[in-house]
Amino acid sequence: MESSILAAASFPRASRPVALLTDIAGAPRAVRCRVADAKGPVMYYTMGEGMFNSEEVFQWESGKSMNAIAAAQGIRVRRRCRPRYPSEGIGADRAVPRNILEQIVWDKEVEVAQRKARAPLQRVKQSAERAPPPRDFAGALGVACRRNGGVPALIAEVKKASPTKGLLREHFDPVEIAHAYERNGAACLSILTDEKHFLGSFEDLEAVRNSGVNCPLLCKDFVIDVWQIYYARSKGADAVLLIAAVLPDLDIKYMLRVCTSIGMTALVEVHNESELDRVLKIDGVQLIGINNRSLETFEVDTANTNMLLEKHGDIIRKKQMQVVSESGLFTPDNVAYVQNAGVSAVLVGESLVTQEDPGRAIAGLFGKELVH
Ligand SMILES: O=P(O)(O)OC[C@@H](O)[C@@H](O)c1c[nH]c2ccccc12
Repeated sequence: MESSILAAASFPRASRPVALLTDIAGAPRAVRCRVADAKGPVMYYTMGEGMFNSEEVFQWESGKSMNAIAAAQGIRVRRRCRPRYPSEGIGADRAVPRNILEQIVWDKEVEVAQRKARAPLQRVKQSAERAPPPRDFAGALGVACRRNGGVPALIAEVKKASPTKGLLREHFDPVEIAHAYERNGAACLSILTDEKHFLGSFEDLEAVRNSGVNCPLLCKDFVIDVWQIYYARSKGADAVLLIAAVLPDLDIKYMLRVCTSIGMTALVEVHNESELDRVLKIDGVQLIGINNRSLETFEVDTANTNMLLEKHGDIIRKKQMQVVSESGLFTPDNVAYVQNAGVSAVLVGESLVTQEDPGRAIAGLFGKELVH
């Protein structure tokens, strides 16, 4: 424990250890620090081997359950595995997930717990430090959009399957697809790493990173724990997705800080107005993704991007955030429609990977070759 306290005492943001967290048997588990930061909310960091998420520290302090905190912010996805909080046990109403997103998150909790047991946080942090330096994901989007005279930059997704459509491509070679995307003008690439529901993998991410592509890479997964951010970095990712439908505000704030501290970009994804309202109140969000697909029902409507930007475009422009329109884009008309709404990037998977030549499909999607 001593080394954790020392580490906390010398934490650059002048954090101050305020409590020692112990397990049920009274053994020290970690030290909790208050971060003395002049601007922004009071934040707590927990230093120590089993580093908690910020929501958990708040929960520990306020006596409120994680799910109660999330529900108060309009988040419908409940968390399931909270063995430290007996009141959060799996009651009869929690035996069945309410929708696909909740199912994915419950599966993710089990997956992350297993991965963490195999590779503890400290070890993953060390390998993240040894990874090649991160590339500027948000910067690459801005450059590409300007170079193409305002046509949205492309984040091309390496996507093998989805829960609703099943397998999208028979012959799936992530490295080959990534190079084809890059050759045809993609500014950045998105690599799905969720195995169970999207048939992606961290091996795909690592293989693409090590294959010599220059585009910055987004690790496309369901992040519920900071461990995953360090893990993504250790596998060569330059950006991660933070989904507002899953993460309470305090987790988003905390995860943004973690991303900044290791030079990664966070793409913060919203689907509706209440999520966008929440995210616009959080400092430090540079990149907002508007998903045209509800992750709860999987219904797609590209008008979602326009509707949200019509209502909140002013504040987004004032804050100089970049917006990415995600999902369901198939034609040059679709792209022009979201371009007119004011996005500077699009995130596209299905309409590219399902075509015989995903690289050539890019010119088809935009109605012209992209300049790169
Ligand atoms: O294949 P599409 O419809 O072009 O969509 C890509 C991307 O937006 C979608 O895969 C996505 C958006 N947000 C997500 C969150 C998790 C998994 C996947 C996603």
